[in-house]
Amino acid sequence: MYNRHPIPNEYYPTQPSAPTVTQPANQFQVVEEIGRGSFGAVHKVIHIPTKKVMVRKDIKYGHMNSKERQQLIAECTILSQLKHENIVEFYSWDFNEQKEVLYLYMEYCSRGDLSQMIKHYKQEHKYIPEKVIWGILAQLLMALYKCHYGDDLLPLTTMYDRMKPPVRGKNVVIHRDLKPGNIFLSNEDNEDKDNKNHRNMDYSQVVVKLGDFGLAKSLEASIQFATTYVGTPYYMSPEVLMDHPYSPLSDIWSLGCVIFEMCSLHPPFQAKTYLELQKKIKAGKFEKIPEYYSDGLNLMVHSMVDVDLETRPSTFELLQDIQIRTARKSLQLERFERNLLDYENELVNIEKILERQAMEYEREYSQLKEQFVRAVEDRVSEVVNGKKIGKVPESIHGYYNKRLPRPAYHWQTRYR
Ligand SMILES: Nc1ncnc2c1ncn2[C@@H]1O[C@H](COP(=O)(O)OP(=O)(O)OP(=O)(O)O)[C@@H](O)[C@H]1O
Repeated sequence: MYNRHPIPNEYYPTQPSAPTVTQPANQFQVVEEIGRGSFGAVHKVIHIPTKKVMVRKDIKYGHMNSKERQQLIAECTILSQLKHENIVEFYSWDFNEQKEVLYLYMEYCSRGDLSQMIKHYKQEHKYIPEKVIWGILAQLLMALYKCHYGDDLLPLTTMYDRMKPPVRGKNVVIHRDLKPGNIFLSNEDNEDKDNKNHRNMDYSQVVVKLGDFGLAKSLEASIQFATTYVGTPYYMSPEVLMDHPYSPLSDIWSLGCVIFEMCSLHPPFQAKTYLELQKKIKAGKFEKIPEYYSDGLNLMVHSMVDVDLETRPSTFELLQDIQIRTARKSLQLERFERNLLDYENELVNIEKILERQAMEYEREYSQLKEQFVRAVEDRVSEVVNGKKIGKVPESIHGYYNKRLPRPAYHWQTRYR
């Protein structure tokens, strides 16, 4: 058993400084509105100088007091420093003072979010393959490791690597609003291929990105809890429901609920009224995941959705699990295989270029040879016909002197 690390009460910097990265809004071109959240619209935009597709979240700050605004800036600062491949990247920010809107520019995730994926499987009456679920869980744990300990995990050499217990992080970030709608999906290259209407339904190699960090909290105070959770707080831990402070373990509870929902295609706790739901969450009793899945996955979910904070595992403890290690190793190998394939494609391309170069070389060589033969024949006939022998024609000199561009590779072996 690993030691649990004390949870800092506060993760906000005492002296919030403004994020260093700002981009004027006129550098972005709006492509379309892709949705609306509780804090404002979300647009797909293009950053004109780099042509990079991004997302712009508009947050109206007119109703906030100065403390809340400061907190929002502090959170932008945290987000801009949270760089991890499984966390939606925060690029920059800007605001329109006249309209009192803050614009947050973030990584665009071309495959939608986990709630859309779950909906798709529900409509198809199919279960999400277990391997996909382990892969998504492993990626989310890696993202949470970065948040909860402020560190990146080293890649696994073998599945049995000893992992050094993390030191107590200085910048502990607690997500506090982990739910399928805040878990975004993209492809390895994050290209927006045929995905406008989520037609690409192959989720086997999806890259998971945790998004919507902390914004809920800073805005919570101003627009009230009830507005933040317009829906139902299906994923909220019992301690948070009882007004105890959030801790990294609250994220683990929510993550367990999300994984349960991926397996069962509905959240673990459901009720007709808020009070009934609260009661169910506090009791912490919920069904097993469908028989389709392994006991290992069921145990994992039940260990995370545990009312007792003493026995609920931390991110680090979960990452020790052999199935999570297997999933991580498998993700690493898949990436390695993809890199090898890219490399192979590159070699095929180089070969094609070389072949084209060699053909050009051969064509030019035979043209010169033809010119030379013709020139020699002309000269012989001049001599035979007793004509006055003039200067050696240029083409003959050319044949000897001309330096042909030689293909960079192979030419010596092929055209010697
Ligand atoms: N980085 C992103 N890449 C692609 N789509 C995104 C991104 N962020 C948000 N979206 C999409 O924009 C829409 C609104 O998202 P947003 O997170 O603001 O609100 P929400 O999750 O629907 O509600 P809430 O504000 O309560 O979390 C959703 O359809 C979401 O999938």
